[in-house]
Amino acid sequence: MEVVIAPADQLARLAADAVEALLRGKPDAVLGLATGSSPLKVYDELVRRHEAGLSFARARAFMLDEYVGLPAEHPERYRNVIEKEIASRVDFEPGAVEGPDGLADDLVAACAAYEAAIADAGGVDLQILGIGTDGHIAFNEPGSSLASRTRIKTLTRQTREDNARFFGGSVDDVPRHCLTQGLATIMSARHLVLLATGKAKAEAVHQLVEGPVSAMWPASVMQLHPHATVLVDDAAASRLQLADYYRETFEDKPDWQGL
Ligand SMILES: N[C@@H]1[C@@H](O)[C@H](O)[C@@H](COP(=O)(O)O)O[C@@H]1O
Repeated sequence: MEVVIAPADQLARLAADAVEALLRGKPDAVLGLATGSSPLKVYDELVRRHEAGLSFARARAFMLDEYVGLPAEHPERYRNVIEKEIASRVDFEPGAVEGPDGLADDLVAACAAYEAAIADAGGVDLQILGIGTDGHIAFNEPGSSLASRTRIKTLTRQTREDNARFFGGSVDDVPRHCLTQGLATIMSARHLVLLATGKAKAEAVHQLVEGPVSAMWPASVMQLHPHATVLVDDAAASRLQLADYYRETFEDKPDWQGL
């Protein structure tokens, strides 16, 4: 696992560098897109690079998760969020960005179909991730099986409170259920790039990087991934025991190495 501690704008550029390098070498790459505020600067940077010539026309993308039951036109439906934040701003082909169907009559079948679609696409090459204050990735709340696949989950009170800001501050308006890629689904991606900023994420980042691998801190499963990159600002890094070592390592990193 590589930990990079840097200001948020630099983190976004580093993540965008990894996406750009992937697309330049493999134009039909499969990206994994995350919602939440953490990746927004990365998406803005990718849009700038698209305007400078980077094409997504042959790429595909899979979203991490979706609320169950939000109406199709609801602005917080993750499908609509991803459309607004990135998909509509670059040149993905229609239908190239897919997400779990939180409006399906048969949610169990929708989850299985989503797993099959990711597998049929050859798997995700680069997965962008945020992290919840309780250590969740996608919507894999504490207690999630480390071997889980796409399924329905019940959101914790903490996550619904964290996300109430997107629903006019009303916890009651945040759906209780979601469909989410499982931890094993996420772990199948070939490169994981997680972004976290702000003090509220410091404990979750510490547990992710330095805690024991535990379903209580679901992101800690990333310690088992052969190619995981954790991009954090000073505040999110403030609980890291080996912060000085991560800083020195990044300062001494050879230019050719990439993330
Ligand atoms: N399902 C999403 C996660 O994918 C995201 O990582 C998390 C953190 O959000 P933020 O980046 O806004 O802090 O929020 C939601 O719960």
